[in-house]
Amino acid sequence: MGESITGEGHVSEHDEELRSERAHVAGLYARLDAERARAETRYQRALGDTATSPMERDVEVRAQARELQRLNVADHGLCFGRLDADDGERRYIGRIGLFDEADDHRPLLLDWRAPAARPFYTATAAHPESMRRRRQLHSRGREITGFTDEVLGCPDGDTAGDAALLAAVNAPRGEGMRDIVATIQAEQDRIIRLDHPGVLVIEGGPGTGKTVVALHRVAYLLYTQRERMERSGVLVVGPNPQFLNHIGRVLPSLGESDVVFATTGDLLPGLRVTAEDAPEIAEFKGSLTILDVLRAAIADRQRLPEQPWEIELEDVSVRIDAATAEWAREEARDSGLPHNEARAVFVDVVGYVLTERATARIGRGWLTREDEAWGSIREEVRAELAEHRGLREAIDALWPELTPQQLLADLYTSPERLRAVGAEALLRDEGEAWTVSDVPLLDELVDLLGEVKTPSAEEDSDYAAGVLEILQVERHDLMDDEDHLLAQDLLDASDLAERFVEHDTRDLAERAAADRDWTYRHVVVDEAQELSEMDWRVLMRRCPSRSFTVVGDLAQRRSAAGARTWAAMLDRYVPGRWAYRELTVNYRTPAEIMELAAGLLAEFAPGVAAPASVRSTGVEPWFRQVDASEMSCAVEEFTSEESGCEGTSVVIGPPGTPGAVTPTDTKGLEFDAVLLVEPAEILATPRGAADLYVALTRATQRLGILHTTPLPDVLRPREE
Ligand SMILES: Nc1ncnc2c1ncn2[C@@H]1O[C@H](COP(=O)(O)OP(=O)(O)OP(=O)(O)O)[C@@H](O)[C@H]1O
Repeated sequence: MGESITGEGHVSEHDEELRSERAHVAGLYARLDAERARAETRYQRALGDTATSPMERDVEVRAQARELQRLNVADHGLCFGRLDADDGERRYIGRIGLFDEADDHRPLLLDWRAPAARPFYTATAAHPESMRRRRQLHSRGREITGFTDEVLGCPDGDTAGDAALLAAVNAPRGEGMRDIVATIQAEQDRIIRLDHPGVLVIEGGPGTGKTVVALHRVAYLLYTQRERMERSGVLVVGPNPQFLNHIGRVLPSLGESDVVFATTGDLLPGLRVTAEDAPEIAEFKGSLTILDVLRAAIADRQRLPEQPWEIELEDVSVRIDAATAEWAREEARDSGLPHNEARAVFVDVVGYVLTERATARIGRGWLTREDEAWGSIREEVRAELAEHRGLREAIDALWPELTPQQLLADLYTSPERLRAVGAEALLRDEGEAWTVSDVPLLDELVDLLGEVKTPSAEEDSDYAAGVLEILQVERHDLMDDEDHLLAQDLLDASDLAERFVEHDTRDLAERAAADRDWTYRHVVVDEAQELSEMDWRVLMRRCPSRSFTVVGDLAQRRSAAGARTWAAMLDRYVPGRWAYRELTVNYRTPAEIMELAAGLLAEFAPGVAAPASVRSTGVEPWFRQVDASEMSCAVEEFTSEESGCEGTSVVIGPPGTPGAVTPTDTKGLEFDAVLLVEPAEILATPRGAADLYVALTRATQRLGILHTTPLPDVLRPREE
């Protein structure tokens, strides 16, 4: 780096450069402020505009609000880099793009996502991409405090550029994850900008930046495909609310807000589910075999009467016998309609048979079908049946209207019903909470059951009309299952887009989150190794265009229903068409801690390479064995010591440890200091090795291990 001031009046080249950069960046801020003032004026004008139609006004207000939002995110760290090309051209790189309108829209600052900004992330000493220098600008607020240069184009050039990365990964953690636009690494940039419209799987060990890369990819896609993305938005699915909270600021800090964050337990609007099933139940509910159970459970509610069901009319009485119900049931099932909608067919057939029977009985001996009176008697019977309470009761018993919740609750609490569908293991007590594994089942049932339509009085009175037409005409060809999902959802997508343009003034995220039939333009799935086959079905329904960024690490899988291979989950939907990329450098955990975690990984997942840490801190993990009676004091000691340090800390322990959170609750999170309590106990739980691996890889600086029982072999400090 340059020299300091060496004498009266003599200023070093470095200081001269710094001064010039400060002046340049100050100019950019002035430009930003001017643009912001202009956007604010336009926004206010649009709000008060009475000359245009409300719709036009709404569009303009939204456009200006969006522009203001774009400009507001750049208040700090507006410009963080400079690229000098071989031909002398200088490009400044920043969080947003700024242009000089007076000079033919010459770029003053390049948005980090613009193609011309790319070499800032990818040029290397060996592959300089026609660049000769990369400069990282360091700032505090609006002030440039310094810079580091990296010389490109000569293989043993200066690699001081790493300083910015190391400063970023070493910095104490605060509230939530930060964006990394200033220090995106080349292997990450290649994934962020990957031109693959379908499913992309990003796999890497803990701390390799999978989450942060996926979020920057979303920001990139929103930038390059703004229009398409803005209409339908992006869904980000994460493992728990704490995690969603942790990552929730990254996209807004990049100016993006058309994003819905949800756990798999939130995917059905109206439900917020967090309870979990025992592993074997979760595995059963998560596998596709549960689809047969659901279909059988619905079929089981489509009954035949054990005894003929007597319907007393004014003049005669008629019966719904098993043969009639069976005919009606077959017709209804053959209609291919969802259960609740097929009920109309069932009603029509039963109504038709009863009408014919009653009319024949009334007319027996004095009327034939050819007589005119036959028709009018038939009409009277039909009208009487339409109002008949007893018939309604019979239909409700034989083909009841069902909601997903009702069907599933009735099933889970009835040993007979469960036995009938071969799912005795699912028995539970009445009133028990839904679990996260129930959500995809309930979602599936929304489609299998269809809407419950309370018939209006008018529909009700002529329910028997047109029986023959229905029997003859309404034959729905069943599409195969996947096509069925696709066609239906595409329809919803365009409907919803229309709705968005025309009336709804809620913002996109709000509308999307509240609408079960919303279809997203893109879906990010984090900790994707935990998702079951049934979870994937829900997500595929939410994104019929199959545009996914899937982030995970099979070695961290905890759920028994989760992915053993990516192909097993994805090939069904995008056979052979999903792309796979790996991240290999750990930006979170220092080498000293990672060594411990790598030992465990080698033991439980031989063949999986642990990611290499980007730095070492010289701080080894510490171990302390205490008596059970000393445990809480030792934990308190850690907590109070850490409260005096900058950054964040956490105590992780087996379920039930006072003052500690479980490894699962820390999935995807990170802390400056971690105290791990009773690792042997964690290891002994189901999928304990994966849990322990997660716990060991949460610290960015310090790890302490506190135990009363002997340490598991893999964690024993090696004898020197
Ligand atoms: N290029 C980078 N510059 C600065 N920080 C980075 C960079 N890449 C990753 N990081 C930081 O490394 C940490 C780990 O990233 P992230 O949480 O995305 O990893 P992960 O692979 O999702 O981990 P896990 O599997 O454990 O959840 C974060 O603090 C992130 O900001």
